[in-house]
Amino acid sequence: MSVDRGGGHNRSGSIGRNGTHTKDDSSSYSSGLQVIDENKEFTAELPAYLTAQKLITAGFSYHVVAVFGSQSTGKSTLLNHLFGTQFSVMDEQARRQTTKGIWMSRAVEDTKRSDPRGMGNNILVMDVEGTDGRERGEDQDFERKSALFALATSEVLIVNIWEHQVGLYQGANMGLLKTVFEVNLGLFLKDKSTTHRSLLFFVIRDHIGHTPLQNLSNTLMQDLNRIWSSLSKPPGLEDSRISDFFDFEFVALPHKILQPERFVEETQKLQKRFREGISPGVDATSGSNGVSQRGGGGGVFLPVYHRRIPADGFPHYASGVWTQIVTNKDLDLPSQQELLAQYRCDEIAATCTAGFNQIMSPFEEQAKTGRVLEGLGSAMGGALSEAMGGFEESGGRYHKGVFERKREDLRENLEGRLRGLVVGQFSALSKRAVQEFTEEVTSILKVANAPGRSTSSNYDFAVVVGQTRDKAVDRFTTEASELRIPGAEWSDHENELTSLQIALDEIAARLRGEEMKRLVARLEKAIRIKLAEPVELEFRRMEDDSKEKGNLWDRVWKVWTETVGEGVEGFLTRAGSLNATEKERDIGAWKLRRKAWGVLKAKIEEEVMEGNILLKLRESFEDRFRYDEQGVPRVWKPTDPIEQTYTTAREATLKLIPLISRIRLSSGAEPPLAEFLGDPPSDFEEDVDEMGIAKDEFEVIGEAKQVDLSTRFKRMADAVFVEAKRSTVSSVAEIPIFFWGLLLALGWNELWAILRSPVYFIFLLLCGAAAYVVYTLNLWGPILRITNAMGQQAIDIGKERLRDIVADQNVAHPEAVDRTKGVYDDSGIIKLQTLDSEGRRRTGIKQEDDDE
Ligand SMILES: Nc1nc2c(ncn2[C@@H]2O[C@H](COP(=O)(O)OP(=O)(O)OP(=O)(O)O)[C@@H](O)[C@H]2O)c(=O)[nH]1
Repeated sequence: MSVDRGGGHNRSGSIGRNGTHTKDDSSSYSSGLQVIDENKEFTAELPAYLTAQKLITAGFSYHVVAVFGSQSTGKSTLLNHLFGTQFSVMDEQARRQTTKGIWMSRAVEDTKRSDPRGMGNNILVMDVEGTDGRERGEDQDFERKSALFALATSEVLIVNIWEHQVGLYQGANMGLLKTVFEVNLGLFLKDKSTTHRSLLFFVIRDHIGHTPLQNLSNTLMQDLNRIWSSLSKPPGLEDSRISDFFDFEFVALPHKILQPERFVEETQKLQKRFREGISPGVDATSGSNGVSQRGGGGGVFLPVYHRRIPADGFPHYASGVWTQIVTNKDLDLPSQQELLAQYRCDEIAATCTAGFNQIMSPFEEQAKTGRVLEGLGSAMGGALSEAMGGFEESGGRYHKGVFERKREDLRENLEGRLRGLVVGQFSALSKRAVQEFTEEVTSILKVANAPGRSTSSNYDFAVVVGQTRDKAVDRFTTEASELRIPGAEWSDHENELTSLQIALDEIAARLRGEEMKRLVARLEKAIRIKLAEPVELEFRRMEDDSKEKGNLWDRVWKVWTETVGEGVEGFLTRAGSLNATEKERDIGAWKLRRKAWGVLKAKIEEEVMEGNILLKLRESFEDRFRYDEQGVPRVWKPTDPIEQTYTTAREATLKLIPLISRIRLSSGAEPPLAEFLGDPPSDFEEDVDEMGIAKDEFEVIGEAKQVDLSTRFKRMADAVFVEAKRSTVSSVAEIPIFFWGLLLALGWNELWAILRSPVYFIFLLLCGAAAYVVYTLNLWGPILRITNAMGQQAIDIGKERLRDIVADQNVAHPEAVDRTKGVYDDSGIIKLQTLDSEGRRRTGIKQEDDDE
């Protein structure tokens, strides 16, 4: 068993020869990774291997090189020398196949060399199972497939031949190369414009030096050209030359066994060329004979050889290529690259979307509440740029067309989600702006309208609304601008801003309307309060009628118009500060005047309510009847013309009833209400008919009520008259003095008997003392009332008894008297002449008096 370069594994004991590795331990891949085993199975561990080798993130900064040649010709030995790999090398004693399938290993860093590009060891080296081995015998299937695989994935294909094989057909693998050239033509059939090339790097082993390298390379080139011309080329490529697809290089190495030092020396030179990449100034064009013009110097890997597969996509690409090859399908590399791009772009997009989700999902959850999402703008910007940036960085290395398509898909998908959030956020911001605006303006209005603040409170509604509106709009604009995504029209908030401004204006108009209504209501109340006293006063002196001041209604109208005029003036001043339109001001003023008329009507109705007006009429009557012209109360004497005074006073008072029954100025005309109110505004929101002037607008008391009022008043006046008359009668019915003399003369004996009898005298004294006590305690009133009540009770019982007796005897009362007949005289004055002579009349009059 031999170990090449002191560290290589022997064929039986090498780690990984059975294809099993620990994925995350790079040391376990010391012999590399068997990417395709002898059963043509592609490993699933390639991504793990590249990750362990820290190549997965290399992007395009890596190279792939494969070796190709007959079995046991020192391929693995060469690779190990060139790249520091530890591919297994055959035991010299056994001489049998060591490399089965295809192995891959990353070049080991050469610490002795400086590597300006930092990618000297970013080389994936593929050790391919040797061709022409006795183990596979006639079965050339695997060697064809592996050669094709190596060609499709590698930039440089090292063709390893011994010097003595040059000129041979099978020994120099010319048969296999023919197959390779053939399939290579097919690889890019679909994309003939491709500039893709490969380098066939011939390493001639055991070069003794007898035949110069130039001669050997000429021989090989002649053979290659001959093979090329004998190929059956697909349509369109009939005239193509081998140099259209391949570059060639020829290098000779000394005999490893016979000239070990020189062998090492030459391999080190070669190693340098592989490690250093391309030398400056060297272009990718090949010479006319297809041999690279780099000659023996310069780097090996030209950009044109690169398959443009990013390192992270390499495992998938290689696996896809192999699957195509194994299943004998046409291997179409461009479409393979597209497929890879699709696969990888999807994978990258999924990773980027996951990162995006991590940031945005919490916002999407919160958005369901419909509230404003704090920090949404910055989160959105960050999440989108991070996702798109990540995608562009990783996906941008893949097939351009696919990448761009996938990038648009990803952007569309992510922006679609953001769009939902942005629309929701716009709506939430707008809602909040409306709410805050309404609340703020309402609270300012509430403070301004607080009790105790006058209607001319020192605030300007228009200014308040303007400032609050600007504040709401500014906040909306600031926060909505944060949601702007460059290039996304839908994230523009202009439309939402316009809608918000319209909504705020509508709210301002509504609040102003409400404020105007409140103002009208406040002024209406103020007018009601202001009108109350003057109107009451005018009704107290309703009989006053002078030229200067006019009648009751002249004065009431004047008071009303003045008060309303002041109110309307106040309204117009306040409406100006509310920024109300002229129309709104007209409507408000008209409404205020109309409502003030209602206030006056209500006040008048209150004044003419039955009890009130009767009282006022009585007062007016009594003023005339009970007081003389100087205002001194009258004490009636029998000689006084009571009836005449009564008639005059009554008639004068009765005249007031028609006056107060209808609002009419002293001129006889109705007040100019219509002119005062003005024409109702044209498009008034309330029913103008309801608020318009009715036909009977000036009627205060209806006819039926007037009659009723007259009757009631007359009865009341009668009572006053009867009372006045009675006071005269009682003064007439005084006891004459002679009666007292007669009483003393006739009762002298009885008086003397009482004075002389101690019993009577003491009884008299007791009675006197009792009377004195009653007098001092002021108990006469209660005693008299009790006595009266008892007497009345006795009379009622007596009457009841009498009725029962009469009813029992079924006797009709023959002298039923019409209660009213004969009670009033022709002039309507109640008859009192039989008051003290005729018992029946007295009863009748008494009855009337009692009724009153
Ligand atoms: N004469 C000669 N022998 C060599 C040279 N290089 C390697 N060998 C020997 O050739 C034998 C085969 O070497 P490997 O490197 O295993 O050959 P291989 O082509 O990788 O073999 P397989 O992987 O089985 O196809 C070993 O015994 C090496 O020592 C060389 O340049 N000249």
